[in-house]
Amino acid sequence: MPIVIAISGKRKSGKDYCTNLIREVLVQKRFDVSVAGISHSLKMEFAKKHGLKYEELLTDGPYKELYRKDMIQWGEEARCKDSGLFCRAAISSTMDSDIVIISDCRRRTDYEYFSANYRTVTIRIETSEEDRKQRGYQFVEGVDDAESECGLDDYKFNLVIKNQSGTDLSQQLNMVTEKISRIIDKLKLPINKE
Ligand SMILES: Nc1ncnc2c1ncn2[C@@H]1O[C@H](COP(=O)(O)OP(=O)(O)OP(=O)(O)O)[C@@H](O)[C@H]1O
Repeated sequence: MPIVIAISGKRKSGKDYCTNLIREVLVQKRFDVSVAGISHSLKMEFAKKHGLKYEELLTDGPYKELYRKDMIQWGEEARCKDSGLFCRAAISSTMDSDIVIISDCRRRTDYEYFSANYRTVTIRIETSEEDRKQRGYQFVEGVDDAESECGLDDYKFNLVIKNQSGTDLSQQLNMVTEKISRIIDKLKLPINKE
C-alpha cells in the first residue's frame, strides 16, 4: 500500500509546481512515485457517467465551460452521498507505487479519507497574495471564499512549504524527502532497495 503525500494550497499557490519538484526529488532517491488528482478523477467519473470527452474536460476551453456548472453540482451531490468517492477513484490506479502524491486536496474530508486509509503526510503550499497575483490569481466571489478554497485554512499540516519569491525551495524539499525516508524506515517498508 503506498504512502500518500496529500498536497493542498490556495489557487495559484503552486500545488502543481511543487508536486513536480517533490516527485523529482523522490524519484532521484529511487522511489516509485505516482501523481494523482482529485479533480481529474471527478472529471473522469463525470465524463463516464454522461458519455463526455474526458480529455476535453481537462482543458480550459469552451467544452469544459459548457459542462462546468453541471459538473460542479453533480460533484457536490456525489460527495454528499460518499465524501471519499473522488479520493478513492484518484488513488485507485496508483496502488502499486511506493508513494502517491495527491496534488489537489481541498477539503477536510479529502485529508480524512487519505489519513484514515493510508500513511499520509499532509503538505500545505503557502505563498503571498502578491505572488499569487503575479501567477494570474484574481479573487472570485463564490470561489475563493468557498469551502473548496477555505476548508483547510486552520488545518494542522505535517509540513508547510513556502513557495514564494525570495524563498529557497531546495531546503524545504529536503525536509520532505527526510520525512518520507523516516516513515519508510519506521514502517520497515520493503521499498527503495538498492
Ligand atoms: N516557485 C515558483 N517559481 C516559478 N514559477 C512558479 C513557482 N510556483 C508556481 N509557479 C508558476 O505559477 C503558476 C501557478 O502554479 P501552479 O499551477 O502550480 O499553481 P496551483 O496551485 O496548482 O494552481 P491552481 O489551484 O489554479 O491549479 C504556474 O505557471 C507555475 O509554473
